[in-house]
Amino acid sequence: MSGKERRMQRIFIGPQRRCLMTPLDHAPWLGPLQGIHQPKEIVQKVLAGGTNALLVTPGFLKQVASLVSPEIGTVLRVSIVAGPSAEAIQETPAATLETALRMDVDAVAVSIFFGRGGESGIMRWMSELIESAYKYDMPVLAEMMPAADKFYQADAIAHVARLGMELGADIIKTNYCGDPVAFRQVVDAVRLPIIIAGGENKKGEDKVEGTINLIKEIVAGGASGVAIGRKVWQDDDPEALVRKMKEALFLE
Ligand SMILES: O=C[C@H](O)COP(=O)(O)O
Repeated sequence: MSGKERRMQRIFIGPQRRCLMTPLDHAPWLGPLQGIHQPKEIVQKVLAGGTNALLVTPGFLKQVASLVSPEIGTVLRVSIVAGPSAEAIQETPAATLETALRMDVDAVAVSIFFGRGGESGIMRWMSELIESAYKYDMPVLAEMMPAADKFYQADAIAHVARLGMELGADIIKTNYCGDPVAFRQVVDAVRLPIIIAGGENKKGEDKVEGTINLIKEIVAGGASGVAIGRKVWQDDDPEALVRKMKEALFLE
């Protein structure tokens, strides 16, 4: 089994090869909000709930490494959006592949936000990273986000996700279009494991029911997992919510 296969097996688990990922990488963008302000606390809670993979920055991982056992899939965000900077329309490289190897992570992640400008620069960084990662069997997760006015349109999601595949990524993280049948066009066009991004934690919605329904739908639509951050870490009981999400993701 290759190094890449071993790493992918930590991210996608069980006979269904699915992934319950908790992204805890929001602070560079949003600040140290309640829920992620204490890295160790939230990591303990989501791991206790049964999350099998974390998406974290290098500095965050340093803080929590002692809590993360070797079977947990660790995805390192190697570029970040700096919220306080008006120039930060795309991510800026923040860590090298050497750092990822030294930290013994299972994949590296880069995002591209289409429609904001600066796409060619970040695409160049992603391509260079894919080239280097290939030498070490390190999977690359490409977070491919459609332009804001097409954020949940199946054809726009299929286009950006396919672009990630064409660049050579191993895993795609993108949006769900809200309809499992329409989402099949994304899955059919990409043929890589697709992880669905969460989104804002809106006040007033029934988060537990909404999140569980989302998980059932994305499984029906052919996606391989979810990366739900704010809805989890802004919840009163992240551990319980993660436990319910895991049951739904691995139901069939
Ligand atoms: O990497 C960033 C996260 O995907 C954002 O997660 P969220 O939208 O569920 O908070």
